[in-house]
Amino acid sequence: MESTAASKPKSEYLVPRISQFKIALCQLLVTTDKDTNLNCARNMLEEAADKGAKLLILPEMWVCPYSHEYYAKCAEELDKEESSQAFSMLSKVASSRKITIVGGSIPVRKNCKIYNTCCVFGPDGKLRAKHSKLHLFDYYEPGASFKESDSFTAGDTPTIVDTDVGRIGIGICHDIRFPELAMLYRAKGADLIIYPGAFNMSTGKMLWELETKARQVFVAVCSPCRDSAGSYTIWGHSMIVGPSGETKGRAEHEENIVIAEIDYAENQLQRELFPMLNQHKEDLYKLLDTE
Ligand SMILES: O=C(O)CCC(=O)C(=O)O
Repeated sequence: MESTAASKPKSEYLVPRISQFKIALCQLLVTTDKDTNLNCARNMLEEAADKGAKLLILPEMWVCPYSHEYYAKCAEELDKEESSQAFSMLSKVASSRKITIVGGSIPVRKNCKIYNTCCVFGPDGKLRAKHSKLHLFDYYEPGASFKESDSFTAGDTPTIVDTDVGRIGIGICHDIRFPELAMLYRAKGADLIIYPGAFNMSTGKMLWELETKARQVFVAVCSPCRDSAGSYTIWGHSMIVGPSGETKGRAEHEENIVIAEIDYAENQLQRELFPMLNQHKEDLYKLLDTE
C-alpha cells in the first residue's frame, strides 16, 4: 500500500506541511447515475477550493448508492485508465487546484475481488495513499440485517499518510467503531484522522457524533447527504471535531459543503494538558484469557 507509514518512525517524514488551513467536507447527494455523481463531486470540490480549502474530503461510496447491486457495476481498477474515471477526476482536480483530496471511498476491483477503498491525492495530482476498509459492516438485526462482506473483501493495512496538510490516518465508516485503530494513528503522530462514512438512521443517531468526538485529536467524518428514496437511508451530519471534542463545523442532513479552520497547535496543547500516551498502560489492556 503506497505511503503507509504505520510501522515507520516519525522522523523519516520530511514532507513540508502547513498546520493552519481550511478543510472542506463535501456532503453530496449520491444518485444511481455514476456520471451525475462524478459531476456533482467535481463541482463541489471546485467550489470548496474556490473558497480557499486546502484539504477536501468526499464521503464513503459516492459514485453509487450504498447497496450491493451497484458495486460491481461501478467498480474501478486503479491501474486501468479506461476504468478509473473517478480517480482520474480526483487527480485532475487536485493538480489543477493544488489541493489535497481524500477521495471518500468507491468500489475498487483487484484480482477479481472488490474493496471499499479510499484514495488520497496530493497537490501534484499523484496518488499518495490508498486505504481499503478494514472492518466490514456486517450486522444482524432481526428483519434488517446487512452484510457488507457479501460484496467486499476487507483491507488488511492501517493507513497513515504524510501530506502537505499534515499526517493523516484513514479509516472508512465502520472502522470508526474500533478505537484501537484511532489510538494507533494517534500514537504514530497523526494530526488528523479522516473517516469517509455512511452511517444509517439508527446507528447514526446513537453513535456517529460520539465516536467522532472521542478520539482526542482532530477527526473529520464525511457522509453522503440523506436520500430517503434509497433502500439505505443515510444519517448525514458530516463534521469536523477538534482534539478536545469541540465541533469546528458540521452539516445537518442536506447536501452541503462544510468548511472549517484547522490549527494543529491544538493537538499539541491537548497532549500537554492530557499526556495520555505516558499514562497509557498497554500491559493492562491485553485480552483476558477466557478459558
Ligand atoms: O458501524 C455502524 O454503525 C455503521 C457502519 C456503516 O454504516 C458502514 O460501515 O458503512
